[in-house]
Amino acid sequence: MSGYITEEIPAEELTRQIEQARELGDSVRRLVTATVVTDVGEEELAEARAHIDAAAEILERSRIDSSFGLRFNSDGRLRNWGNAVEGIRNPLAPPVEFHAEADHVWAEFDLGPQYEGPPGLVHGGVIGLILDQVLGNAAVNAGSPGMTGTLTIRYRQGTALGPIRVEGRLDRTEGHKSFASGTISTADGLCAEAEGIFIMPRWARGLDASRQLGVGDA
Ligand SMILES: CCCCCCCCCCCCCC(=O)SCCNC(=O)CCNC(=O)[C@H](O)C(C)(C)COP(=O)(O)OP(=O)(O)OC[C@H]1O[C@@H](n2cnc3c(N)ncnc32)[C@H](O)[C@@H]1OP(=O)(O)O
Repeated sequence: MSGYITEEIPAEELTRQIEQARELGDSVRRLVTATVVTDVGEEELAEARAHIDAAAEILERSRIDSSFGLRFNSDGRLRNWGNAVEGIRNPLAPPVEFHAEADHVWAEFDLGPQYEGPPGLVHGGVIGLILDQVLGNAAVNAGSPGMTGTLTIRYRQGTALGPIRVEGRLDRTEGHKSFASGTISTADGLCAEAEGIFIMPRWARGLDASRQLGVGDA
């Protein structure tokens, strides 16, 4: 399966690259937020656009031919910088860092105005996006990774833009299927809950999840 890439980068160099990737992602995230809420006049809009286009041209001077994929290094560090939820260089991804505990994973982060659906509330699709990842990460954390087969979400109340907490856990496994569940909550309480079935596809069975798929304990 393409997109799973082994790259040997010396540890110190990789640390530096991770820092730079995070900084670039953070700068563009700031730009995305500013683009949604800016109230400047026509002249400043034109000035900002010129700078943005100039920055894009610099970045496009050298680029990879595909999406980023999942890259892993011999020191065990994985890079999924293009991931739509936790890719540090993907400005569409909220600034999220997942924490893995023995029996669950969690994260706390802010959802800005670019994630709006109903006024002042997080878009339902964004909630699905985040829950998919947190449940999938819970399955990975428990050593049973898989692709999302089914995801069921119950939206309990609107999720206000701003700080949220997400949690996910693996409930059980059955053969190639991992059953996970999780929640999104805010200061207002539980906002959405989900159950998901994550399945190890046929093509991946028999591969070492950490070495060949780049997930798990690597
Ligand atoms: C590569 C793995 C890990 C990589 C990801 C880690 C990233 C970390 C987190 C990422 C988070 C984000 C993650 C993403 O965004 S993943 C991206 C979104 N998901 C997809 O694109 C998945 C597309 N579908 C597929 O690839 C395959 O159809 C899957 C993988 C689902 C099945 O595969 P395959 O067709 O080869 O398997 P099988 O036919 O041998 O069936 C096996 C068993 O599963 C049962 N079944 C089948 N389909 C479904 C279904 N839809 N619901 C419930 N059950 C289903 C089936 O009855 C059988 O049961 P049983 O008869 O054994 O009882």
